Amino acid sequence: MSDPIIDVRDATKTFGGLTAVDRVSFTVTRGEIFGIAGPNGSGKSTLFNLMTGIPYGPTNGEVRFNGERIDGRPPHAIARSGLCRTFQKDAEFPDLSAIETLQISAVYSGGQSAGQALENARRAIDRVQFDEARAHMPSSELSVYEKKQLMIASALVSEPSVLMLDEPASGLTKPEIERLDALLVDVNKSGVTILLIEHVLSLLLSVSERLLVLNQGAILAEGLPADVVRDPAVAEAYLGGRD
Ligand SMILES: Nc1ncnc2c1ncn2[C@@H]1O[C@H](COP(=O)(O)OP(=O)(O)OP(=O)(O)O)[C@@H](O)[C@H]1O
Repeated sequence: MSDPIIDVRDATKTFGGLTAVDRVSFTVTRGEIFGIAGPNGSGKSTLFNLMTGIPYGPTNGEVRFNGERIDGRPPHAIARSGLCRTFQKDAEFPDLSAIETLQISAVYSGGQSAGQALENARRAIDRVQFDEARAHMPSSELSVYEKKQLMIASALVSEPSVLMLDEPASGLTKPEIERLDALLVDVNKSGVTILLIEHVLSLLLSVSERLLVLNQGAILAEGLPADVVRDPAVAEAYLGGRD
């Protein structure tokens, strides 16, 4: 029997009359890369939001992490328990270097002391294979790929057991997406379970062990990526219009 690390049951999020996430249930197994796809506006980011409490929990339903309910807990408590995420838009500090940004993340999100934060910032730089020489220049001077590395490192600096990535490949070139693919596999092999929202299907299909497809807030399909992409309903709702 597999070892569940995340269990979402009937999660629902409404905004006034709009049901952005509609009774979504799924389980993520410890150690896997779990992909989440779906057309624009299908509820993917809202699902991450309600799972992490940033900036809100579910309207209804339950989110369990390591068997314990976390919906209703404050976001910092969820992050410190080991569930960390990135956002589509980086919350970057353009004047600060990567190493300084990571130290701030470690103190703020991870609740670490200054000494521990520096040590973990260096470790996170190393884990995302960031060029050490560029870790001390202002973040505004970093390339698009380096900013992605920094974004992932900012989540890893808290030493999470689950990393939730929201469209990390957006804006990357094909060779950069291949680098990101290798990086995600490497982070996963170090023992981090990954949930990956991604529109770049080549990446999603390459790294995901299982795939969930949302449409209009509800689950359209779930299973092995090869099976999911063959599902005619998925092709019609989503895959047909994309690469
Ligand atoms: N704070 C909010 N208030 C009102 N409606 C919202 C809010 N956040 C999201 N929505 C709506 O909820 C639905 C789901 O949005 P969401 O951003 O989760 O989709 P998504 O699948 O992540 O889309 P994309 O692929 O474009 O990022 C959309 O109709 C969106 O307009």
